Amino acid sequence: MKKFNNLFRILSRNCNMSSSKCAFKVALIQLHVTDDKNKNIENALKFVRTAKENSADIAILPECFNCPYGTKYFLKYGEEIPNGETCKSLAQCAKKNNIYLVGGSIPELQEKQLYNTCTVWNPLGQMIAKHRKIHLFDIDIPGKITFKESDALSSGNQITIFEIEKFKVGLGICYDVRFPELANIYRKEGCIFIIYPGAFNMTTGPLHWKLLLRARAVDNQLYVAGVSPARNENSDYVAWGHSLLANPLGETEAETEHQETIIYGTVDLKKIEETRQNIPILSQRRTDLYDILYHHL
Ligand SMILES: NC(=O)CC(=O)C(=O)O
Repeated sequence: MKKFNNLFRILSRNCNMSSSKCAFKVALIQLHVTDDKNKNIENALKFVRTAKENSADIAILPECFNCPYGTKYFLKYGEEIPNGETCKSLAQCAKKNNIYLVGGSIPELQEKQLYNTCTVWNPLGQMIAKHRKIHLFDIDIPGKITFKESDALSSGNQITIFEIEKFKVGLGICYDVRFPELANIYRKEGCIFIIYPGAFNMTTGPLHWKLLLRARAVDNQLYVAGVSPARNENSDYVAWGHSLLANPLGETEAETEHQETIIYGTVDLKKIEETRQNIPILSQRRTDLYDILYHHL
């Protein structure tokens, strides 16, 4: 309840002042990813420039935007954060375009360990967040898809929140969206927006991608973005695409098909306030019951 009231305090303080924003334009950049790392980076930078030309405040890239998605690629494409070539390009790009840039994810190499990592850059070109995928994508649906990220990657062990003009934004990567507890923590910490760069596939994409993003939004009464690579039928792992922005009512604000493109949406803080006032589930939760039962299961 405290964090909930804090949001209202920040909203009424900031949104009533003409110099402060209470809505952010978000660009979801669905990129075609190839096996040419430099081309992937150049392509991403080009799309961020377009996002800025269209007045976006925040640009979001997909999971694994500089590297094909697959365990056999991660070591070859891995680089140190923030000293690797991809991060240097992202930093310059954020600064040059004066934009917040959520750098999708890249394979991060640190002391012989690999991680699937998202970096976030402010308009000064400074890295303000780094999220390592917490829940690794290990699944086996016989005859459809088997994937074991843990063959190559280590998992992150921290939640990640950054701020845009005093408003908190939480980060997850792809499979992280399947775990509602993480999103609940972000809401409890006062986030107004959760961003998931993600690459669902042709089996789980049509089943769960949209459902999960909208569910995280409606459960927590905040905005949720999922940003995917474009579908590339020539790659080993074919991404579903369908990047989308869900609003606090769980409606789809913006959604694309599977091709390379940018879509835009608005994170409107007043809509969060209105939703939370009209349907006050956040203050009606019976944590006294859930906490006891949960620990007995
Ligand atoms: N690729 C992922 O991390 C997750 C995914 O495709 C799924 O959960 O399905």
